[in-house]
Amino acid sequence: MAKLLTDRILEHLGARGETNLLDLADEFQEDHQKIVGAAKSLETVDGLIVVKPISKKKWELTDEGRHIIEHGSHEAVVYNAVPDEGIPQAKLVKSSPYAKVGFSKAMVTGWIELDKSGDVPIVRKKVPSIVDVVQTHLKNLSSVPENIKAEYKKRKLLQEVVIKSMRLEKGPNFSTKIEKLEADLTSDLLVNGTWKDKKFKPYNFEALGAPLPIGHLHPLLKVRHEFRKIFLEMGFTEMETNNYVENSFWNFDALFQPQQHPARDAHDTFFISEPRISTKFPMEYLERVKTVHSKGAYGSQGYRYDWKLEEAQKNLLRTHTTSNSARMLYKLMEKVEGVIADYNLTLGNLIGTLYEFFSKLGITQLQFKPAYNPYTEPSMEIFCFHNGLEKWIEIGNSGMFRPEMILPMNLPPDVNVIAWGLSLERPTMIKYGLNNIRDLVGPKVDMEMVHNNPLCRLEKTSRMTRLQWKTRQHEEKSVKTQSNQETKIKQVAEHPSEKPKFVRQQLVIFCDPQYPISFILSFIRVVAPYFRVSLSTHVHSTVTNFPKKLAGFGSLYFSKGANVDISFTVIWKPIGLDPIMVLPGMHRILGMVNIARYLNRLVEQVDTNVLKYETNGPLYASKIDFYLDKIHYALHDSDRVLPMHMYKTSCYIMGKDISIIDLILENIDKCQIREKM
Ligand SMILES: N[C@@H](Cc1ccccc1)C(=O)O
Repeated sequence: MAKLLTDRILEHLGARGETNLLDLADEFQEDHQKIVGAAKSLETVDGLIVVKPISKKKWELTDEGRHIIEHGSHEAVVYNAVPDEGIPQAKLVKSSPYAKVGFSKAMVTGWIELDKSGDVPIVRKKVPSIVDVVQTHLKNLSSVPENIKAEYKKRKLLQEVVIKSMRLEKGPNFSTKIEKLEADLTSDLLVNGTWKDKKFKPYNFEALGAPLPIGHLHPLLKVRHEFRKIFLEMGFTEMETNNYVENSFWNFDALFQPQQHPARDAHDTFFISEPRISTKFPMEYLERVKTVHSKGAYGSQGYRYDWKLEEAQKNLLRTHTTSNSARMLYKLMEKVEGVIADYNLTLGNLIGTLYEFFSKLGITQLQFKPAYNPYTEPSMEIFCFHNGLEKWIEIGNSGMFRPEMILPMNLPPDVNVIAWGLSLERPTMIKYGLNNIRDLVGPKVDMEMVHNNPLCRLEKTSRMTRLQWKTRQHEEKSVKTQSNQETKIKQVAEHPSEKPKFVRQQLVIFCDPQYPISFILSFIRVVAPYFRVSLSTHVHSTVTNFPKKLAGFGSLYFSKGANVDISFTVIWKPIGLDPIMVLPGMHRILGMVNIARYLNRLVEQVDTNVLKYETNGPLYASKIDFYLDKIHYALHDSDRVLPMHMYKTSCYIMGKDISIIDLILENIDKCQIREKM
């Protein structure tokens, strides 16, 4: 059947020169979708036809419109229901489904009149006969002028739908007969010599490989990986959060959450029966926590209740990871996930950090709403605009830890702590264009979606504007295409990002002269044709033995001109293996690998020809990430070495293009870190 259809289309095209599939569907009396399928299969034959997408508006009857075609317009039905002697109004309006509308229309048109002289209002015919124009119009839409159709649209008798279709033209190799191309050079073709006359199908190098029958990562895992990378890139280090059982002291008391707080009731928290209690606490700190709760301290009047150790001892299933933040803070780590402790931090630092994090995810529409947590003041819920749902949704909670919480830990009084907790599911929904969380977690998750969804590279720059999104959703609805998750996911993933404007970068790198960050020089060498880069170096006063060989480090790129795109200032300072890159503002990036990742993303935002990373597609980027992680671990863990093929390769590690990995490996050789491994 399909073959026959393709032949018919070709014949038609041969005779007419061009055609559109909507007309063709009418002419052939075939389903439009079938014709589209046949045209698509013809499109695959090289140069046979040219296909152009078109969209056409079409008027369609609504259910009410169809009712009129069958029974007559509402006003005509009402008119016909009025007997010559008249009928009580109350009875008339019950006589048919649309009688109320019909009654007022018939009154306005002057077909009927209302006689109120008697006890009950009586409806009588005002004209001897009528012509039901509305019904005639709806029966033959093509002859109805547009302004009247618009009128019927207002009356909800007609609706306008957009139909997407295609226009066909002859291609350069047009013919009404399709010669079947050979897909394979078989031994038969060779033996009988017919290969000489056959035409062969060209190789399709764009074809996607068959999906492997292997496990696939769920979108949440991919987004979690992305979150982790961004925080690492921003200079954070990870804390362990694998203690799912916690005691009430760290989960609540340390966070200045009073013992009567409703969240501590048995119906809000799962308490553990075995072992029921914890016994080891840092006692001095515990005493200070007790004091601030029961009597007040550090300028706070506290809650003034009888604080009980037994309540703090109760074990529970951890209700949030903020308990881990409290434990880490107590150990006075400088930076931990979700928490930054530093001198004189402000709410501005918190907002700035969150903006930076989310903008790296491609989420730039954020709002903050005042909230309440027992352990933070001020507190802010974080909202983000969901294009699909067309509303702001909460994606996290944050705040500045209260002095009553941090001062008992003996942190200096001018140290402030900003902290946040983020949802993973909601940003994932935004990224994947999902409107229902049940599509992502729970029993209704479609395994096909997990299988088919793109590797998650959250868009770094612009996202679809609200208007673009709306137009797309609208088109989707009117075209009535099936809207399963897969198409939605593809649409979001395929949406091209716009290039951002490059903002001049002033980057300061603190680096130990023992472990010189030589890869920066290779990086500059490679990007120099595309960006204006300068470098200057300084030796910090704490360096006692400055190696002579570093004296001329980067001298090739010393420049006095201020007009550069990227300026590096390297400060030699004994800080150990991991260099620290400081960005304008408070952000720091720790470690050579993370610095390299940042720089690669930076240049790629502007010029995608140099040092390909994410532009070459998700698989390529993941492979680079894989090598970056390997290098990071090899640098930090004396037991691990780089796999041999990573530095024994004769060409570039990623194949035909030079990548950031090559630049790093070149320099790992130079500074001989590898020998230390
Ligand atoms: N504990 C909060 C998150 C949070 C962390 C730190 C500060 C403020 C809020 C929650 O689970 O929602």
